[in-house]
Amino acid sequence: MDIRHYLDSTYLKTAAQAGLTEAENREVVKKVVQEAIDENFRLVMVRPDMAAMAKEMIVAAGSAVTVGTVIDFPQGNNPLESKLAEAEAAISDGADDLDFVLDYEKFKSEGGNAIKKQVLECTRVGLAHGKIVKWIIEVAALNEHEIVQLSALIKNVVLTHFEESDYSRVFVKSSTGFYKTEEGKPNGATLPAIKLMLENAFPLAVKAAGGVRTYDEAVEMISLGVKRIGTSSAKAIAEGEEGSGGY
Ligand SMILES: O=C[C@H](O)COP(=O)(O)O
Repeated sequence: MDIRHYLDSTYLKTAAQAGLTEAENREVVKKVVQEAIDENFRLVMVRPDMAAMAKEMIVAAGSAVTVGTVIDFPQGNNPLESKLAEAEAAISDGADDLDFVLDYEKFKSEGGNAIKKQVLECTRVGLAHGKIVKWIIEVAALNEHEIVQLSALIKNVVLTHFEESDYSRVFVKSSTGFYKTEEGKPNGATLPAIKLMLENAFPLAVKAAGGVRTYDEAVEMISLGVKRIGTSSAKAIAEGEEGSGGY
């Protein structure tokens, strides 16, 4: 197994979050994209305003690396129309994967029926354009029951409305990596959460993202059935080292 084929190398910091100027942050993104090309990672994941540049670099290099971007990141609480508009823009910019943040707060306060439409409509747009669609459920904000419910809800929407050949193009993804938890609590993928997602989202795919730092952690998740690892430590993981979670 070549772990690089599972790695979505991720850089999602804004310039302000990175403590850089816009121009400096753009240079970091270029470095991350070039690294993904050199390492032949499965995908490079960047903010929407960097997706077109990433795609251009990859096409110019004749590389098979794909480009992903996040939609309604990191809170997922904008209206459906806004999610759809962001998705259309990302598609025009050449994104191959659309990682939508689900409105998990709405789900928590209003229940599953309140978010079914966004899952259906956004998934429909992505799949209609031949894209891969991922739903970030933000496991750190959910209890176990909610992780089970949301994984099953996304699965049921897909199984009810789309063809069997589409199932592998829809993922349930654990985390944005940006959720603020109490001191000491993990804000990303944990093994128990990933197991619940795998059990309840099948036959949809699962992406583990947020806090994955080592080769061993990544391999363990892949051996359980995870199809992608989203990480800002992709190079370290590929080299069998422990990453520090940043560039
Ligand atoms: O979607 C991916 C996450 O942002 C990656 O999280 P990380 O920075 O903790 O590796």
